[in-house]
Amino acid sequence: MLFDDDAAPPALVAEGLSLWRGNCIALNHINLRVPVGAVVGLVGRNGAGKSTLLRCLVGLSAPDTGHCHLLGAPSLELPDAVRERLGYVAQTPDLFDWLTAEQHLRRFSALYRGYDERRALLLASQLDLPLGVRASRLSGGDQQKLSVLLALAHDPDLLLLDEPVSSLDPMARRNFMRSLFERRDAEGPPRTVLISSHLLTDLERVVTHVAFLRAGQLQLVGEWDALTEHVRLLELPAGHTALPRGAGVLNRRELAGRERVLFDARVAEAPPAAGQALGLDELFAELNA
Ligand SMILES: Nc1ncnc2c1ncn2[C@@H]1O[C@H](COP(=O)(O)OP(=O)(O)OP(=O)(O)O)[C@@H](O)[C@H]1O
Repeated sequence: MLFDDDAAPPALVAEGLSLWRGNCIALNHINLRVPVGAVVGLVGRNGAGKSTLLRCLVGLSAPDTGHCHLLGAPSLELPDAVRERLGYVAQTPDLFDWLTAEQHLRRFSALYRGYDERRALLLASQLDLPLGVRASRLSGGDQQKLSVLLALAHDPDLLLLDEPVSSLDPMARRNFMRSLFERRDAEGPPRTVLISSHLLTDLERVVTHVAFLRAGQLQLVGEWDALTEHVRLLELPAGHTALPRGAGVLNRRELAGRERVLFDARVAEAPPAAGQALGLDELFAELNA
């Protein structure tokens, strides 16, 4: 599934991406194309394949089939010029236990040309990060803040974030979500973000697009505004004949003697204006029921 057919080169492309873990297929023929400036929420149940997909995209895992490109370069051979424009936060913070938060920031400043110390310190203070404490002594949430800060401080064009806010308190989450969009040069190109999270209410506030992953397959992908407008839930009495299984019917299930049909009104043969619109958490629940 592709997000757009714009002529502009996408920030991120995955084509025919599959990856096996033993007998289990972790990614099953993923096709994804993310335009510059999109903020994409990657959602799915535990084990759906979100981390595996992000690891393939940044070149940390090699797929069995298919390929991916970030900012025009193949993920498995990213040149330094592209690496400098990327930020990645792994699900488990990858820090040096013996260095303080401040020492981490200094080390990273030597690695990235676009590193902005003033911005890093400002963000550290917004996130209330204790700079003088060694990584091994930071709380889980503060370790996560430091990882996020290290990914943001060089003002990357493309950010890939694997559950970056799961341990953050609500204040820190709000500040972090805001900082996702702040760029040094307000006139420059917007940042592209792919963010996996189970915190759907936070995600819903910031995303332009959503990609639903289930058992390694992309189930539903699109602009969030269009999905909220067109993907609808219809509750019908059991035994009804409306909306036969077919094009545009995304899921159907029985609950308390009634049938719940999730459908895409752009494709399904549904009565006009039928069904109710869903928020992200409700849509997630229906798709995964
Ligand atoms: N190192 C590994 N060895 C074997 N199987 C693995 C490994 N890592 C992940 N898997 C399997 O690959 C599948 C996808 O896992 P992945 O971690 O990508 O899911 P996820 O969507 O990120 O889950 P979560 O929301 O729990 O973080 C799962 O079935 C998982 O058990």
